[in-house]
Amino acid sequence: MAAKVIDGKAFAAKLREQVAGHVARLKADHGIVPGLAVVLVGEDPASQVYVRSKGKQTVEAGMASFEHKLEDSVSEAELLAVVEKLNADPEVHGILVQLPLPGHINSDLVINAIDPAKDVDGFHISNVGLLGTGQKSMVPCTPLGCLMMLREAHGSLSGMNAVVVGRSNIVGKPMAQLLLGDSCTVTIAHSRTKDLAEVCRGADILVAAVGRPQMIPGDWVKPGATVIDVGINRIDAPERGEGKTRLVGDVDYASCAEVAGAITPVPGGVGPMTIACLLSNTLVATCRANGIAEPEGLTA
Ligand SMILES: NC(=O)C1=CN([C@@H]2O[C@H](COP(=O)(O)OP(=O)(O)OC[C@H]3O[C@@H](n4cnc5c(N)ncnc54)[C@H](OP(=O)(O)O)[C@@H]3O)[C@@H](O)[C@H]2O)C=CC1
Ligand SMILES: Nc1nc(=O)c2c([nH]1)NC[C@@H]1CN(c3ccc(C(=O)N[C@@H](CCC(=O)O)C(=O)O)cc3)C=[N+]21
Repeated sequence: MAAKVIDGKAFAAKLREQVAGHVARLKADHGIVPGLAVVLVGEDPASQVYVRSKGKQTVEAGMASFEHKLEDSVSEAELLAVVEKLNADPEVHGILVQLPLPGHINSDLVINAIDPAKDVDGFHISNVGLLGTGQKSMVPCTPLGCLMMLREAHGSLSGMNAVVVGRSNIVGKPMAQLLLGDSCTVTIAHSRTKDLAEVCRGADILVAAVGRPQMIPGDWVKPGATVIDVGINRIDAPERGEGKTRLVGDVDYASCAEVAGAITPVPGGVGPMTIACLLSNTLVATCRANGIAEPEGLTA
């Protein structure tokens, strides 16, 4: 049986449209324009692509987009000064510092310098703590996008066995928190997990956030399970011509799609939802900063 393909691109377009509607109302009723600032350090071409498409979609949603490109050699103090300036800027409601940062910069220090109310990535320790204790917080965009797709596919997730492969602070851990919040029985697997194949086979919901191209084969997937592929890996694609590349996820799509009940593709799955959730978080941050009731259904 072939899996149902979860269309993240279409879901994200719907979510962005919803956000744009709320943004228009904020402008009309309160004269407020949500603003998102993105800080990019260095010249990594893949990162520049994300920053560009984020900027474009921000403007399309009716928000203000601010971009700060800094040299690879920027000092930690200079970067912290940029963050401080954005914290104090009333036109900026959301701040995203693109990760990873160059090795000479302490990422934790920079992330924790962001005003938690403007931390639309949800990476600040106080947002992490709020999420972990089930309190209102800013929720990391990638896991939030995954949760939205899972809820759409299943309605209630209560009692399902969820396996998250990967334990990073930006994807794996917050994903596990959100699934636990929806009453899944959650297992977090990582590079030291024993018999990963068998652990994965127990999953009704399998989330792959590993960073290894096509690592998870179809015979690790329980028949009928829902597979969420967070991985974004660029691999050589000589079949498309010399020097060509293509994007693949952390699961082997062809074999997993034969066994799974539903699966997200790469591209067109989790990635577009991440950006849509970033816009949604910026809207939510703007509402909270101005004491305006936030729209329902946009947070976890
Ligand atoms: N779609 C989107 O919007 C986004 C996509 N991504 C993509 O998601 C993927 C994961 O990103 P991120 O969480 O930042 O990555 P990290 O490199 O920070 O974390 C990877 C995790 O995978 C685990 N891992 C590595 N190798 C294995 C293995 N052989 N078996 C089991 N576990 C393993 C690591 O374990 P250990 O801790 O033991 O080292 C680690 O916990 C990447 O492909 C990234 O590009 C990331 C962010 C957003
Ligand atoms: N502070 C911070 N927050 C992040 O959320 C963050 C980050 N740093 N660093 C990098 C990762 C990666 N990430 C992606 C977002 C969207 C797509 C996306 O939209 N991908 C498209 C394809 C894009 C293409 O074709 O290149 C898709 O999957 O369909 C991918 C990757 C956010 N990240």
